[in-house]
Amino acid sequence: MPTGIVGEFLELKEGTDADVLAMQCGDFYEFFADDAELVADELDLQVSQKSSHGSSYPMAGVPLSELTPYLKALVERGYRVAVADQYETDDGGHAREVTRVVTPGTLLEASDDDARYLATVVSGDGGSDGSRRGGSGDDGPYGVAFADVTTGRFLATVVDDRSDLRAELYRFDPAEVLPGPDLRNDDAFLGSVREDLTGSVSVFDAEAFAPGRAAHAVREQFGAETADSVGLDSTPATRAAGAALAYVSETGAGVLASMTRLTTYGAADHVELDATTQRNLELTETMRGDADGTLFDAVDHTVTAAGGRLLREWLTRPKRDREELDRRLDAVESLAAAALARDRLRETLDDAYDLERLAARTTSGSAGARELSSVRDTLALLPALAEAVEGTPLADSPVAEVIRRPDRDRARDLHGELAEAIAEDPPKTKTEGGLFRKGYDAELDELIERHEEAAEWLDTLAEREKRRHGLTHVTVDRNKTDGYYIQVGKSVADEVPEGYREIKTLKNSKRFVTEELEEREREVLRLEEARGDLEYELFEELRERVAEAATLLQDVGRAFAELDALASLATHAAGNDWTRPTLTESRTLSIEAGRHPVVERTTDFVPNDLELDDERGFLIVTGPNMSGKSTYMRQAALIQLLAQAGSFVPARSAEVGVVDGIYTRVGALDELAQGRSTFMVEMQELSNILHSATEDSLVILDEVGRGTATYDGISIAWAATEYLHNEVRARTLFATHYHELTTLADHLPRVANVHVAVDERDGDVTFLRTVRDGPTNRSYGVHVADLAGVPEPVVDRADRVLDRLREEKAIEAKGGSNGGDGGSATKQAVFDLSTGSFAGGGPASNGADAETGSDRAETGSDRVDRSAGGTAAVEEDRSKEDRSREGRSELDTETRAVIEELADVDVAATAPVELLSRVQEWQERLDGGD
Ligand SMILES: Nc1ncnc2c1ncn2[C@@H]1O[C@H](COP(=O)(O)OP(=O)(O)OP(=O)(O)O)[C@@H](O)[C@H]1O
Repeated sequence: MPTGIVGEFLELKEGTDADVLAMQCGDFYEFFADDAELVADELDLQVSQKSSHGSSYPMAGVPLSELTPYLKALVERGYRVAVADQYETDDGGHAREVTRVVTPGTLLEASDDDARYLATVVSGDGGSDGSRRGGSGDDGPYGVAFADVTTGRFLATVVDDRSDLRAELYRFDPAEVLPGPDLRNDDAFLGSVREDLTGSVSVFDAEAFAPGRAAHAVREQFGAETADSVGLDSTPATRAAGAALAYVSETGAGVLASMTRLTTYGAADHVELDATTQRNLELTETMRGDADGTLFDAVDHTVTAAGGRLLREWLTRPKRDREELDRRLDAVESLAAAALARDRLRETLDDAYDLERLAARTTSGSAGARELSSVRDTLALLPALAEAVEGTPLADSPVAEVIRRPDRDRARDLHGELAEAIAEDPPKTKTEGGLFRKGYDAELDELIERHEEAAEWLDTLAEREKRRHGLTHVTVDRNKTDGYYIQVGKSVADEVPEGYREIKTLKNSKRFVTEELEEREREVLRLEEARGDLEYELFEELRERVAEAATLLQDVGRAFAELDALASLATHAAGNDWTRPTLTESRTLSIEAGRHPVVERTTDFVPNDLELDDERGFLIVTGPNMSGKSTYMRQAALIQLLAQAGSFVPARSAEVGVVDGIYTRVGALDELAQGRSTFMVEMQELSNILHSATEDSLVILDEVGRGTATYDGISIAWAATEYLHNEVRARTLFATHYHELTTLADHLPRVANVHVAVDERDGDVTFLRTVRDGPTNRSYGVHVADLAGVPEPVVDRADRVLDRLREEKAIEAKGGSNGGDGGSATKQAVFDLSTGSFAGGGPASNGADAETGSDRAETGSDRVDRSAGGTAAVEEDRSKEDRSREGRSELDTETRAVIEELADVDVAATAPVELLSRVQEWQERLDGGD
């Protein structure tokens, strides 16, 4: 083990679990050994070598004053960085100790405006048996806490199961996640964190998650009454909250004090939006991971960082509380109608600094005079905002209430105090002097006056000496080694008066001091020090007082953020012809001339109506590829979501019944990389919707079942439709290319068909983008293939195949080996629309075969030709074909048993997931009997 400074470094490093250590050595923070190489790689720092007892170690360093940007860069790259500061020991030597560990979730100096959360997660039942590991992931409950040290936001909740946990984490997108002891070895949990989030995972003392210790931490921080009054009575939420507080405290950045308020919330407060739906609807991130082209990007006109954060929160956490939503809508309506007042309000807000973040900086002690002057200038805007609203139509709107909400008397007092204290444009550092205004503190003023007098005496000394003694070439200056001195040119150095004492001879001059000069120098230094000390002391006192008002700052900051978010929504509504939705408790979503909020910005958009209610709760949306089905359905979901964020919506009019959740399943994302097949993901998402949606939910299904063989796909889509219609009764939009499904409207009372129309003339297809009642029977998939540049022979051939299929109006299974189109081995499997099941047979389908469904048992290896627009040509290989024929004449007992079970299944009454597993079981049994 090396000794000396490197030894000390390595020893300190060993005592911390941080990834990197920065150790103060005089005026530098140094990194040694592996850490030096790491920071050199990451931050482009120069590496030199440090010898220590015969060995040489890499070394890199940054000046003390420049540590912060390097720290930030390291932490934002996911490293946990320990900082060891140097202090003087009693015997005059130096020692060092780790004073803080900066981690992604506790970094105060964030470089962007986004919220930066630390998340803690615990499993509700303690989960100590380990049986859950890698399991299905539907257990629960879970306690979750989110802490943003940069703004002091602190939230805790309990979620029911894995899916809700995932949704919640996705929504907050934490920079750092601390799994409780019961989750840190849970592969499924860690896998989903890696998949969904960019933040890093840290391991923290298991003890901190223990119920007793966590509850104590919560009570210490917020007081026993607060913890009770906000309803933090659940153990998992308390455990998560307590552990978050302990972690923030242990990392030692002094930010714990900014956690002034605890917010708890329950599942009933917000619209359920699972992680998939948040992703599918591209609220804050497109499917490709961009910020451009998202809903937030489209509607964001905020002028402050805090306003942007709040608007993002509103969009990702839509509410169910109609009173709150109507309040927001009232505010947006009045702001949208009062253009002038709105502009004034926004211009005023434009000058606001980020008070929530400033509050955290004051409580952590890192705020300087600049920050306090920002607090002062921002507090001054509160009366300015009140004035901007006075006498305008906004005066009677909720906008005025938002301005009145913070304690304005206290804000005025604090502003007054800061205005009296802090210099108009104070310097950046606390040690430069000039922090305070004249008149703030008599003692300081006197010190400053005396200091300036003494300095003036020194400044004018050279002139006086020249005059008094007739000397030329005289200057007075100071430096570190000589202090103040009188410098006289060599030519006149012999003429200096008595009392000049020579201290140094230079090439062309000599330096002297006098007794008086030394006396004055001592005075100036004494005054300088006294002035610096007093300024620092006064500043700390003032900062403390501002820190005590952190809650007030957060209140004012929150009010400004809300005004900004509301004004942003109003600006967008007014500029884009959006309308106020009427929120109701009914099961209605009625939209007249609705548009897609993002697509309408770049396209000449064709508006469409939508009608969903108690009698017509399930729409099957058909139409050609590319016609606009997805856009139509997403636009419905986004209008619903915008309304429940308190926003106007892109429509001529809209009646929006409040929903408890929005669920979507749209085009499969490629998750093969995560080891799950596309179809498996599709089915998991479907399963989640069928389990979670209620009759108060909105469900959007885009082409469910297309990830598998057509027969399976239609069966699943069919069964899912029935289940959603009969059991769940959610408002549903279901786009499909399986035209067979459109007949469901004849069987199920609340199902209706709509289609996106096209105009077809002389073989040319024009997309009209208009949604009309009734089904369509064509997909124009071949036309789209043509548009996409598929070679002509393929398109022509596809057209001919399609024509033939249309003539036969059937799903056709072709014999494999002869490859012919309609050769002797061709049979047909016909989807029986009245029963929703398949019948198999030859060209002249025979009833007995239809009953047995024996063809079905063979479709495991189907290849599906999707170009045939909704019908499919299925090829099976010859050997299976033969076996099948033999099987039909002579069935073994197992096959017979399977067929009987199959015949007994009530498709309408069986959950699709169960259906799937039963089909699988039958297939296995049939395979076994082969
Ligand atoms: N109402 C509309 N007005 C103008 N353009 C529209 C409208 N609806 C959709 N579009 C445009 O049409 C294109 C295709 O839309 P969309 O993806 O919704 O079609 P689709 O029917 O779901 O296609 P597919 O079945 O192939 O998935 C999009 O680029 C979209 O911008």
